[in-house]
Amino acid sequence: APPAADYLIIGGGTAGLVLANRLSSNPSVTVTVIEPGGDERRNPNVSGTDKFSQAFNTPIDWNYTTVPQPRANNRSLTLHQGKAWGGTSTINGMTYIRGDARVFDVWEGLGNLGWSWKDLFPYFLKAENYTIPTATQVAAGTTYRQGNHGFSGLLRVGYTSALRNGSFAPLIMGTWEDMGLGKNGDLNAGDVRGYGMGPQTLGRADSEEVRWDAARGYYHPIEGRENLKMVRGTVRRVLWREDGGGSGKGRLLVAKGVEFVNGEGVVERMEATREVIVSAGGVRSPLVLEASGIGNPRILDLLGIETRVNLPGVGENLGGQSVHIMVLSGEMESSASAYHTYVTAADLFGDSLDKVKNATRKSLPDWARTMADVSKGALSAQALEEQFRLQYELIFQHNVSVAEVITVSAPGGILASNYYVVLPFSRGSVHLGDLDKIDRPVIDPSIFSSDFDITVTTAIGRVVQKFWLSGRIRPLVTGQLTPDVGVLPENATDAQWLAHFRQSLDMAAHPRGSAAMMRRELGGVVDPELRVYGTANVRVVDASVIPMPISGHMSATVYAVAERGADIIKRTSYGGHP
Ligand SMILES: Cc1cc2nc3c(=O)[nH]c(=O)nc-3n(C[C@H](O)[C@H](O)[C@H](O)COP(=O)(O)OP(=O)(O)OC[C@H]3O[C@@H](n4cnc5c(N)ncnc54)[C@H](O)[C@@H]3O)c2cc1C
Repeated sequence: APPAADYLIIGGGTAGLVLANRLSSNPSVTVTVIEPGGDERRNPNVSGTDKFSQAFNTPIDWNYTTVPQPRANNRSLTLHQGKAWGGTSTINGMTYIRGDARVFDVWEGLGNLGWSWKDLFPYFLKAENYTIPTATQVAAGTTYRQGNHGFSGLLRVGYTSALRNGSFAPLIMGTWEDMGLGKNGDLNAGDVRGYGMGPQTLGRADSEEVRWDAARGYYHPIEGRENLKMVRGTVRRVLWREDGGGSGKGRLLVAKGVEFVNGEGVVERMEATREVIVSAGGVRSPLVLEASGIGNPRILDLLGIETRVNLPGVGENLGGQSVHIMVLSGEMESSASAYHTYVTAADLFGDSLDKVKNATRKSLPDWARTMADVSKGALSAQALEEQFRLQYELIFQHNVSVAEVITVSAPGGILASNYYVVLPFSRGSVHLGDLDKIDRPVIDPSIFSSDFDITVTTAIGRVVQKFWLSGRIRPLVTGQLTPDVGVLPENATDAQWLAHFRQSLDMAAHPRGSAAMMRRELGGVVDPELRVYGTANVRVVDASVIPMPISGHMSATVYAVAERGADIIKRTSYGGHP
């Protein structure tokens, strides 16, 4: 008989390793994780806290490309995702910012009772092990409020020891203040507006400062547990019990295990006596479901896959977020960490706010129709409009932040701002293109498929330009490097901005929503217990269940969702958790 475990976890990434740790804490429960990547704790591109982006295009990066994006001059965009014990947490930017409380509250409005900010907050704290900033770090702009942090979790959060109170600190902070964006006393308190230095997922191990990825936090300390196994392999599909037909009304499919390709390229099987948990990330989890017969029958038919559960939301709802950058030269020392500034629509549009608000409200049905068409009918215009209305209320009634600027002063006199819309309306998709090419997802983020995203990106781009070229910091700026001033002069028109974006934008590395936790009729894939609709014992726990864009960075939420997911699974496990 094939080897078996109580819980099979597909993907040893950020969420997968939280689950592996928590579910195997009881020695009488067996857990096996199947992960294509390996142990990267000695890879300097992973452990180094100043090595962000060095792991790109190396073997630990899946390095996906999207389909050509019509609103980005038909360019195919790159999407980095981690392939290692720890998944994308081994290659990410390490920023730890949760987002606005209101945005999480909307999860409940989408049909997820018990998933408001209030419910998730204890899990943010449970995951976190916060290091209080030193006096030097405080002088450089770090601040926090005690009640918002956890101090005994497995994920170290803090600031780099390279942080100094240099010339950059008063200038960057003062320029934001002059622009009406005050200091945010704690970016993790549920209201992100203003600027603050972003904490990072880093800590000390053997007196060295290291990246605190999911493997370091949740797996290395317990890798010796006899009831926990890590197997190298790539899961192709979930296998169903013969009697689990799922045809009769109310009958649920029961998973009995998975089929995977092992490290040597040989197809193997493994049995699950309780549950199969899909944690392959925002790009790959929907693919595993599709290969297992769960998804949109029109897509499955084309792939020659028999539909077991008709669930057209699988792979849809993918967040369509773009990122933009402005780089200048200047005479400043390095800031060794980043300032994050969040702005609301009221900040961006001032006197024109009502105009933008009305135009947005009127456009919601159009965008919903366009994106329903893009999904080829998988999502209904009505379902999308309901989501969009909630998002509209967040932006225009609750004044939640809509955009973020990340300001850094890098070694060698490089000044830069990354900026993007945090609550874009664009939604795309990710699907299996070929049953034999499970490593080649068809990714279409549909960047800029709503005008709102373009309007806000232009407005935040102008804020960035004003910050560097007209602010208090200006005397230290010696030149504009990217984009060239010819491409983007100081008084650039909307058309010039748009041309620049189309030519230069990248896809944000935050795929989410592709197996959304929502009511089924809205295009949801999992219920509030993270169980895939139509199944008895298959869950999805990772970034793909996050139903709405968040006004923060993803990993804090992925850790919290996984911590909560582990508790839910223990409570509601198929066959009972001992
Ligand atoms: C370049 C970059 C920068 C980022 N910066 C930040 C940041 O600064 N702050 C922040 O909060 N967030 C950041 N993020 C986002 C954040 O890191 C991710 O959202 C989060 O780590 C996702 O966790 P996950 O568990 O959903 O997926 P992952 O961590 O990606 O885990 C999925 C795992 O599944 C494995 N897998 C895939 N397919 C299969 C299969 N078929 N079978 C078995 N296993 C499979 C993968 O190899 C991977 O290990 C960044 C992301 C990127 C790419």
